[in-house]
Amino acid sequence: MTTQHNNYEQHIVSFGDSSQLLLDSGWAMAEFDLSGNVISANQQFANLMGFSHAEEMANINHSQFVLSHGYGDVFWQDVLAGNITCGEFKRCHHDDCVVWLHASYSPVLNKNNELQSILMMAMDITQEKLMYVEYHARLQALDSAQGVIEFDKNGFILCANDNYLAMTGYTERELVGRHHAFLCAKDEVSASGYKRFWKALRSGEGWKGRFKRIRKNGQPLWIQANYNPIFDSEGRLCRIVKYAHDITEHVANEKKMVQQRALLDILLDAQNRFLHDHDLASACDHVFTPLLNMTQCEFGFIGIVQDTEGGLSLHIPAISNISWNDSVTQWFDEQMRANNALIFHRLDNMFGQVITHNKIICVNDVPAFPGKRRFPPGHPPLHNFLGIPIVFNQQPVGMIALANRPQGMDDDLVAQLKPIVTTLGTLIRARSLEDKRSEMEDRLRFNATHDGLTRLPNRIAFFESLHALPDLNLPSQGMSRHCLALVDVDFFKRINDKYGHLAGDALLQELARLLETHTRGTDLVARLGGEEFIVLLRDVTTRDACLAMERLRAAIAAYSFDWEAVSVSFTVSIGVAPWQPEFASMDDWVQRADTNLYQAKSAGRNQVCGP
Ligand SMILES: Nc1nc2c(ncn2[C@@H]2O[C@H](COP(=O)(O)OP(=O)(O)OP(=O)(O)O)[C@@H](O)[C@H]2O)c(=O)[nH]1
Repeated sequence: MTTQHNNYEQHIVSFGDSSQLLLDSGWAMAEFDLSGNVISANQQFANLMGFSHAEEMANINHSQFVLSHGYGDVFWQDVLAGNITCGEFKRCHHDDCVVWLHASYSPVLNKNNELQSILMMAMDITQEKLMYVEYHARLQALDSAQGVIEFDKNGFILCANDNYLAMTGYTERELVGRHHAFLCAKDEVSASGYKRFWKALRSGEGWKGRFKRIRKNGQPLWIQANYNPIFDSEGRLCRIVKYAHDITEHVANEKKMVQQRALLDILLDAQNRFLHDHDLASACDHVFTPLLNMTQCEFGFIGIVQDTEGGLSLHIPAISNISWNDSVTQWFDEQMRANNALIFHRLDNMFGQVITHNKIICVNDVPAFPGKRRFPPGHPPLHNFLGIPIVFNQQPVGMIALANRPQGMDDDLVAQLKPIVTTLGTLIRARSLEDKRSEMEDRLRFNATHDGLTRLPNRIAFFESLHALPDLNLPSQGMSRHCLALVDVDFFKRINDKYGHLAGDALLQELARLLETHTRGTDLVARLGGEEFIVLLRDVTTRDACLAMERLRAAIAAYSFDWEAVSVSFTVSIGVAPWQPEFASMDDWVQRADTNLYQAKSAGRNQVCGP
């Protein structure tokens, strides 16, 4: 550093005393003659321009340091005209690279006030300049890729770039002077968060995030934005620059994905429930609440078409809360008690058309819809309605009804609900097939275990029940309280012969009903074959069993039925046998009852014989 000072001191004489002050300033300095040749330079300037020693710079013309010679001439003319020229200059380094100088060129006058030389004082600003250029390039890149809008510190719009205008659909004239709130949804502006947001910005805090704005056409605009406070040279907030990126499509896709995932969960849950308990109503009920939430509808139901003799009706296993007054609540409770569902018998209204016409009904102005019937008193007003038929093999098997969606009903919603409609169609169809299959299975099982004529359990079913008695192998703990009674029609052959086989059949049916009527619900009555019936009397003493059978016998003897205008009466003989621990099998038990029956027959019939 001393060397620099010394070098400079050699030439300072010609600058005059005032130049002395600049010695320690750290500035690069050079003095040029009026032709632009270096008279002298300090070491800082030599370093700056890529020379090892300041002396090497002597007589180098200023134009050598200038990249554009044309510009250099004009510039030098200006300097020679005696003007102090200040500014940022792009200069050429000894190695041909660029050096940026913040410099001033000042005329040095002699004692006669004539221009003697030019003194240049310069500072290296190459780093700052390159950073600025890069920063500027970045800003420009940002500006061309993003929407940029500037606000004053109170939130009033100062300007907006083309991207921002394209995003919002406004012209710059429509925006400038408006407050930021102009671009926001009303509910956001009135929320306390909005005030906090501006308070933070005004206090110089930056703010970034995802924001919902409203386009000129009223459609939502989602932006990812950075609000950057800009300060003046004295550190005061002067404006806020916002960089925004339109992410509306991304948000919509995100929303769709979330909805689809939610929908998938609903469907899987409904399917699982249905597969688990085959309960269609419960599956519909589980679909319904999330469906209502997902669509943001106020009311709705899922209905299943029932084709009965009275015509088509809608069974509603799932419906939104309809307790809008006491009488409706009472009606609803009564319906649920009676049918376990609401049933709409009349399908001549707006809902019904979905089924009767097998078409989607989408109404965004319900009061003006011609097909609507008057709603029951107290029914909340419906603004919009969407009814989608649930179809299987092109036939309506049910419907989804939704009403009062704040944003209205549209095709997008219909498309969104398609998977749910298809799944419910499959479930309803599966339920109906399952109903038919299990009905058939029940019928087959019944036929295999019941007597076709009397519809009483048959021999096989009866013996299965006997073997299933829980305490069979523990006779001392209660089996003695079970009794068997064999009931056989007396002279049945004669009845057949006298009135015909069909009359005999009718008698057997009458007897079956009498046996059921005169035994307890816990007893088991079966037809063993021919005119022979058997009763298992559970938890009864032998005496009580005999008394019960005696009452039965007497009731039968007193009974008659009409067959082709003739009154037919008949009697039975009954053999009663309690369980005995010595019985090796159920057959032994039945055999003992048979023996007692034989005794009743032998003793004259129409009587009960016990042990
Ligand atoms: N109508 C009708 N007759 C049946 C049925 N099964 C068996 N029979 C008849 O029942 C009669 C039984 O006759 P029997 O075994 O001689 O007994 P019964 O005439 O009742 O005489 P007892 O038992 O000794 O009092 C036969 O004529 C069978 O054909 C049936 O399902 N329907």
